[in-house]
Amino acid sequence: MAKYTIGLDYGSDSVRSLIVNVETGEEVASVVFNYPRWQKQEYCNAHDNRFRQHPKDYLEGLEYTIVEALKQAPQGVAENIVGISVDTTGSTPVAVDEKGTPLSLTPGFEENPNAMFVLWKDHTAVKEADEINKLAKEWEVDFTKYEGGIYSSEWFWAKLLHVIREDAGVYRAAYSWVEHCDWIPALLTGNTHPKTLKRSRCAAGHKAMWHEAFGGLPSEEFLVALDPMLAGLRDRLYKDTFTCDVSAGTLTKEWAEKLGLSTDVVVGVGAFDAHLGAVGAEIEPYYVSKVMGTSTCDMLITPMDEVGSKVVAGICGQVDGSIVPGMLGLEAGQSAFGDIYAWFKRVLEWPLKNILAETSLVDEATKQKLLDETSDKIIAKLSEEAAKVPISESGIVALDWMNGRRTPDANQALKGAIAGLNLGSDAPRIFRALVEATAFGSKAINDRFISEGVRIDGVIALGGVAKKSPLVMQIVADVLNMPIKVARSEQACALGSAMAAAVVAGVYPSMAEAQQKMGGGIETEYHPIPENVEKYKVLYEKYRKFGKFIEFDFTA
Ligand SMILES: Nc1ncnc2c1ncn2[C@@H]1O[C@H](COP(=O)(O)OP(=O)(O)O)[C@@H](O)[C@H]1O
Ligand SMILES: O=C(CO)[C@@H](O)[C@@H](O)COP(=O)(O)O
Repeated sequence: MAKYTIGLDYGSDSVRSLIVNVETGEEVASVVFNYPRWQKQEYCNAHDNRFRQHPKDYLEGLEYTIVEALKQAPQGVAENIVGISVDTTGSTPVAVDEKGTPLSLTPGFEENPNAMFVLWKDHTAVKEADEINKLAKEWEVDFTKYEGGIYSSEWFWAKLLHVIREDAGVYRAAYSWVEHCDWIPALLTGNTHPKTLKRSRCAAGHKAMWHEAFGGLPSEEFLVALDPMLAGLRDRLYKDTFTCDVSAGTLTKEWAEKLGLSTDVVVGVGAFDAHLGAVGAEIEPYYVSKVMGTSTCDMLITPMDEVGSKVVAGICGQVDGSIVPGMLGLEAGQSAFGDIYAWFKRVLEWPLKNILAETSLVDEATKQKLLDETSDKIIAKLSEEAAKVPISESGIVALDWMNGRRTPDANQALKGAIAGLNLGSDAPRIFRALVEATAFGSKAINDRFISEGVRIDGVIALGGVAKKSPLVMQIVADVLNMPIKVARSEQACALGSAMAAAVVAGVYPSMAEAQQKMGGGIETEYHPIPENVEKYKVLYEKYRKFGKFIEFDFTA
């Protein structure tokens, strides 16, 4: 019988397990689990940009999705699973005790958000990121230089420093800190001790200022100068990091029994969702793999010697082997993309949730149906109507910084804005301007790569928005003035993990071969429309001008 691997993909809202035939790439089963506590936004406060996730959400999802996917799969598949690899969002770190257990799973910390995973989009650490940037520029070595030269509040050190300053209990109890993508493989293989568990090169290099040239993490002196509270922590973290083609070990007896798998199953070192998504979408050198969902991650690979020691300013980093082992991985992205459409939808839903929800004109069941149906259709209907609005007709220009700006040049304190409104600015016109703003944010990233000397030959898109929205995709193609291929797989991140698992389990010698055998190819391609390209060149200049005003001249 054929061999199979499992790709376990932890997204922002849900986790999915995908079982893939390693010879044909056939996806034989997949199950999704929405995080229950997160769905209720427990431990979060959007107003303060605080987004925390409970490890129980991850654990319940791990067991449920694998067990259910194995039930769905044809008979005999479970016995022939040879590997599991894991991708997660990031930087999503958690404080752990000496055994590597997240503090929120230990007595006294169960309900403490500071003892939970600090989700990538949590921006509570803006002040700490500023301090890191200031010190880095004064220090003899700029430890931020391989992370675009600007450290972000979305990343490891800023987050942990913020939490330990805020919470003395967590500070005292935290032996070390672990990324979500490192904790799951550690747990499955039983190697959870913070000093021995295998750490992902991808997470360490892009988010924790780890680089071979620095001998690992930033120096103890730098960290202590940042805050004496960090003294000693470096020694309780790690020196070595590993790419996703390396084994983290095999399943423990306990997990093998829980999941219904053998203890021979090899577990791969983890990586971030976007990075393995790029692998699943069959990333190739000089093609931007654009993961378009809640946020965007724009991933590029180049041969190691091509960019060499040159540093690319203003991106989320350049790391040896962070996407495809053996190649230089470059990452950029937008902190909100589909999340901006989701925000506008929530604004429009307000009267539904606050007026219609209280009406006695219809019975409860009908009311709920009306609410659900309207809510489900808002973005699709807006898209339909927005597609009819001619480019530039509305005069509205928007900025895509509703969740800050990840790149180019991280500044998470920035906010979104909409200009050019008049009394005729209706919902579809505003929506179209928001879509254009997200496309302009993408262009700013492409332009930065190009101006920094990184070649771009094309774009491969994946993620929910790439699949669901021809309107967004056409506008992005027009604004970038580049064709965009959309990857066929519905679950590119999980597929990328399944490919990595096939390499880790020894089925293929390299990621390139796993991609070739297991890849799903391209589903569709969007081509720029020359007439639109010209109009968008003019609008993009307005976006840039408006951006400069909001960034430098406007104070709320
Ligand atoms: N028809 C649509 N057009 C454009 N965007 C959409 C549409 N439907 C959903 N979205 C957006 O897709 C995003 C979710 O993308 P997805 O890739 O599924 O999730 P994630 O980023 O969490 O992995 C949401 O932010 C939502 O606003
Ligand atoms: O920032 C990264 C990876 O570096 C992502 O994990 C983060 O943007 C989350 O991605 P999603 O939008 O949830 O797919």
